[in-house]
Amino acid sequence: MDLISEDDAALLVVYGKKGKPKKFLVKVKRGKVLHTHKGSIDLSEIIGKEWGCVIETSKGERVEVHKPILTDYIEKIGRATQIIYPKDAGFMILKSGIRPGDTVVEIGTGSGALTMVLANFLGRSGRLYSYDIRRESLETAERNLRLLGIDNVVLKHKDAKEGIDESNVDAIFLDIPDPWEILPQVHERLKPNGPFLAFLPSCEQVNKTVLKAREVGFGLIEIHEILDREYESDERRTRPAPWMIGHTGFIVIGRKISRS
Ligand SMILES: C[S@@+](CC[C@H](N)C(=O)[O-])C[C@H]1O[C@@H](n2cnc3c(N)ncnc32)[C@H](O)[C@@H]1O
Repeated sequence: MDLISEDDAALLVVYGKKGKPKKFLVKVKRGKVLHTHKGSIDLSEIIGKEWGCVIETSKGERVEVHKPILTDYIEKIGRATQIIYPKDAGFMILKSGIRPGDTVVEIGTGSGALTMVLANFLGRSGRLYSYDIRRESLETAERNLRLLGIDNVVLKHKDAKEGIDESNVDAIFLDIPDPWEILPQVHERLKPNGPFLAFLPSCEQVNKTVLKAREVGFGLIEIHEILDREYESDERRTRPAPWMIGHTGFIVIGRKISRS
C-alpha cells in the first residue's frame, strides 16, 4: 500500500468559515509543525498513514491529507513571471497532437509551469528543450522542476531569435511577447506538418502572429480563448464562485505546410 513517508510532499487542506479550502503544500518531516489559522498540525502524525486520511489541528479542526497532483504544484510554485494556467496548458497539449516520447521545443520557460506539464506528459522517453533569455527565469524553473523530480528537460539560456538548435521537432510552444519574430525559424525546425502553439495576452499580438504564420507557411490556423468558471455549492445554493481568473491569454495554433 502507498503510505505517507517522511520527505514526501503532501497537500494539507483546512476549511474556512464558508467552506473555502485553504491549501498547504508541505514536505513531510518528523517533528515539523505547520501553523495555520485553524491551529497547528504536527506532521509526524501523518507518517505511515494512508493518503486521503483526515487528522485534526491542535484546535480540533478537520485537516484532509492529499497526495499532491501536478495542478497542486502549479498553484504553489515560485513565480518569476506570469504562468500558463492548467486550463490553457491542457488544451494546448491536446491541440498539439504530441505523444509521450516526442521531442518538443518550448520558447519562454518563464517559471516553468508549462514546462512541468509538457515534461510530465512527454514522459521519460520524451525530450523537452526549453529556451529562456533570462537567467532568473531559468533558475526559478529549475527549482520548480526539481520539486517534481523531472529529468527529461534541457533548459537553455539563449535568445531564441538567435536560432533554435533542434530540428525535426514534433511541436513548438511559444510564450514570449513577439513570437512572430521567430516564426520563420519555427517553421524550419518543425517536422513536416508539425504545429506551433503560441500563448498571447493581447489581440494585437494575436493579429501579428496570425499574419506572419500565414506568410511563412502555416495552415489550419486557429485562435482560441479558454474560459474556466468555478462553481460553489452548499445546502442553500449552487452558483459561480465570486472570483475567477478573468483573462489569461489567447492561443494561436498553426500547422506547418511544406514549401513546394
Ligand atoms: C510569460 S514568461 C513564460 C511563462 C511560462 N510559459 C510559464 O508557464 O511559466 C515569458 C518568458 O519568455 C522569456 N523570453 C522572452 N523573449 C525571449 C526570447 N526571444 N528567447 C527566449 N526567451 C524569451 C522571458 O525571459 C520570460 O521568462
